[in-house]
Amino acid sequence: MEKSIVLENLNFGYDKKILNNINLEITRGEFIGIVGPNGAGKSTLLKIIIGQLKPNSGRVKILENNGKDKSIGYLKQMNIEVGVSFPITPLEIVMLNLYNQMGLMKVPNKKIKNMALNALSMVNLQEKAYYNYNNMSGGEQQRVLIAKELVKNSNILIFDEPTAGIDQDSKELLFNILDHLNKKHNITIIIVTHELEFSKKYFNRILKLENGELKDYSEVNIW
Ligand SMILES: Nc1ncnc2c1ncn2[C@@H]1O[C@H](COP(=O)(O)OP(=O)(O)OP(=O)(O)O)[C@@H](O)[C@H]1O
Repeated sequence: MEKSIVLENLNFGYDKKILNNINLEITRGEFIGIVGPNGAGKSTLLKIIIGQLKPNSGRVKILENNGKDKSIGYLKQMNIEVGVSFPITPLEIVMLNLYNQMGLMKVPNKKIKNMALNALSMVNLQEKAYYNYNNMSGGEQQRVLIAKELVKNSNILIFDEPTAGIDQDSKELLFNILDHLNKKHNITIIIVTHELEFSKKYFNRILKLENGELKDYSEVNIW
């Protein structure tokens, strides 16, 4: 089995210790749910995996590249709350991310646009490509932000509570899209969630972070 992410003896603390000797191997194409009490360090762990925070000791290895860009698609907590103060369309949001990554003048506009439209179609939003993002529902906004990550051709997606604040139908749609991306495109997905009852059927593996330790929670939880 091809490894995707390996965490080795990770330790991290702000003023007090948060992660205590975490070891984890994630296989390519896994769909992982991470649960745990408030303040356990779930967001901190994700930030260490994406390289936003450096561990005090230990290593993070990202092994997937496969000719693709090595970037990880990451959605931080509470994106929906962060409004945009000017009118912008989903297409522009996704295109801007591509320009950011590829450099403004290097790629023809038409190609960028097609790549962005393709990413929006992967989250069922091709018909709303020209809407005003600010007038879209929380669930739709969340899907735009996922398209923004998908367009970078990442084969790892890491989302911190992506269903917080969106209605039940949007949650189902969001998870069905993620399920499709996981199964059909073999994208490795890690999701932090407080909504395990709803989401557990999608995960291959559930991990619980508590008291600095990360433990397999799949069996305990499912029955
Ligand atoms: N930048 C920071 N500086 C100092 N302490 C921090 C910082 N960020 C988080 N913490 C603390 O570290 C602990 C873990 O925070 P983290 O956000 O990782 O937890 P979490 O499990 O994601 O919580 P929640 O489920 O509430 O989102 C908390 O006690 C938090 O207050």
